[in-house]
Amino acid sequence: MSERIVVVGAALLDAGRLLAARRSAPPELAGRWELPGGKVEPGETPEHALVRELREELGVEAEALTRVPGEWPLREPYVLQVWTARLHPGSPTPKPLQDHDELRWLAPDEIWHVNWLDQDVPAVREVAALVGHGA
Ligand SMILES: Nc1nc2c([nH]c(=O)n2[C@H]2C[C@H](O)[C@@H](COP(=O)(O)OP(=O)(O)OP(=O)(O)O)O2)c(=O)[nH]1
Repeated sequence: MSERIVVVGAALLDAGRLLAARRSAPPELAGRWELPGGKVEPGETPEHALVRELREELGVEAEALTRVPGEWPLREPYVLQVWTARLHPGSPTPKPLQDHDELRWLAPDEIWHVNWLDQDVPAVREVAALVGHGA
């Protein structure tokens, strides 16, 4: 059996809004919305991977806050784990530098206005419950 590899997703929150990112690749995922993040590298903590991925993908300085309970299967061997996160004061605003072509800050009543990746829906539901976004 192959080892599972953790993909860390950031529930990046700012003023009660959640950041959603639209993937630009690969073709089977393009156009669908996800939590920004990526694969945890060998020897790296998920929290560190989250900070690194947000820097690379969005050009922001951020920190991981708390783990959202749960773990969601992606295409084998990947599993999705999610942390809430916040921007550091003075961080640049997020830009879709890599992997994404559009970003949206979703207010609580907008959380289901984007077409989340199917495999992200249970994770987003959990985030919504945790942070009081309307489910
Ligand atoms: N970041 C992220 N990836 C997700 C989510 N849902 C989901 O199925 N995925 C998939 C897409 C990719 O196949 C994989 C993560 O790959 P990635 O391309 O974001 O990660 P990465 O930056 O480390 O990738 P790489 O280009 O270095 O290989 O997990 C999600 O909410 N966030």
